[in-house]
Amino acid sequence: MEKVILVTGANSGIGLALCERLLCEDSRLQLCLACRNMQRAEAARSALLTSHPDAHIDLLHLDVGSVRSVLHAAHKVKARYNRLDYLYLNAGIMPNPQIDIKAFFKGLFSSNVVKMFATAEGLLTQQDRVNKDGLQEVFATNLFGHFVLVRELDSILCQAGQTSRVVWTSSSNARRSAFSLEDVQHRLGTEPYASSKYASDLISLALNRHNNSQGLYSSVICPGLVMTNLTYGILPSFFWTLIMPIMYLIRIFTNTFTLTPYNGAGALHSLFLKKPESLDPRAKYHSLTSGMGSNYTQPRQMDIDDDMSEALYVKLLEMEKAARKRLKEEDDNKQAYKKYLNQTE
Ligand SMILES: NC(=O)C1=CN([C@@H]2O[C@H](COP(=O)(O)OP(=O)(O)OC[C@H]3O[C@@H](n4cnc5c(N)ncnc54)[C@H](OP(=O)(O)O)[C@@H]3O)[C@@H](O)[C@H]2O)C=CC1
Ligand SMILES: CC(C)=CCC[C@@H](C)[C@H]1CC[C@H]2C3=C(CC[C@]12C)[C@@]1(C)CCC(=O)C[C@@H]1CC3
Repeated sequence: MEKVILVTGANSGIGLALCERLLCEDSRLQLCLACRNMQRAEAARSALLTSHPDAHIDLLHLDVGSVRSVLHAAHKVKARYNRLDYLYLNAGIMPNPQIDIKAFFKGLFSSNVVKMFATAEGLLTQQDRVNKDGLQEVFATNLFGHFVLVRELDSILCQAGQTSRVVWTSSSNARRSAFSLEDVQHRLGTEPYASSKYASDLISLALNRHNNSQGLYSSVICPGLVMTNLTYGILPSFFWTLIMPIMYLIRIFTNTFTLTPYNGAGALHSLFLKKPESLDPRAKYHSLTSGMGSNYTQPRQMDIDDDMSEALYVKLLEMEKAARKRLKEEDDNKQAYKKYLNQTE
């Protein structure tokens, strides 16, 4: 049977470019585009079918920021497929981003300028909000929903005699100092994005510790700075167009300016081709692009440790348990109310 690959956030940007690259690699793959907006998902499927008319592309409704939707989607996946070879955890948000202009100009004339362009450290803040599950939206979308998805799909990910892969789209913006075990959702800070991406780095390490023996391998990638809906939300598109020549110039000094979704998906694609046993669980695989435009992948060690990753893993398990309990209570109450209505009719 052909490999089954599920990609979250597959309807645009890096996720869609990954699907295109995977189909160029092997058009017989069974691709499942897991998206929250089915209209955009349909459009993505049509675009992929234009270049790969015989491709097997399914759609799956998944709002990764909602635990109920994650459980429902996982149920459907298990009913549809009896194996899952690759699970790309790519959906992500950065709501209400704000650039610190003063810090930008200060950084421009400091020795840290290359690092600033590569990681956006000290430049970027976001305004988060609480979602329907009572969780911080950035944490819920970028990390927790994906964590629950992996856990819920473990019966088809961890099968005897075969290996499966989970790949997180992290970021160079992930930073230890933006994350706290006392505030894993980043309720109190202004860098929920950096915190959620650092948390995904930690969780990938924990998943390897807990699941390698069952044949499940987790990896983390960084796509570099890519022009997508996410980056167009940071600055208006006319501004990006205006500074595009400068961006190509900066690329000579920092190979992290991958710019196109195709180049950004390079590391995701290269992990598809690598043997799981050859992967370094402590490395982040970076999509890079040289000044001349050539696209390559390079592993770089992450600033993570086992104790912290285990502590976060345990916290997420507790949060998952609480979320499941709350949903069960909601369902029970709905059932009881229905029964009451039937009795009073
Ligand atoms: N662009 C960049 O420079 C970088 C991006 N990244 C990461 O790459 C990943 C892909 O982002 P990118 O391609 O840039 O941006 P896009 O905004 O183009 O893609 C994000 C995708 O995630 C989906 N998504 C968002 N929220 C949810 C949700 N609740 N449920 C399901 N899907 C959801 C979006 O769907 P919809 O269309 O419905 O919004 C979209 O398909 C993200 O994780 C991002 O953090 C990391 C480093 C740099
Ligand atoms: C002249 C010029 C290029 C100005 C742009 C300044 C900033 C808007 C960018 C500099 C570094 C960028 C960056 C990101 C967003 C845009 C910048 C802050 C990300 C945070 C986008 C999402 C990520 O996951 C990582 C990126 C790191 C670099």
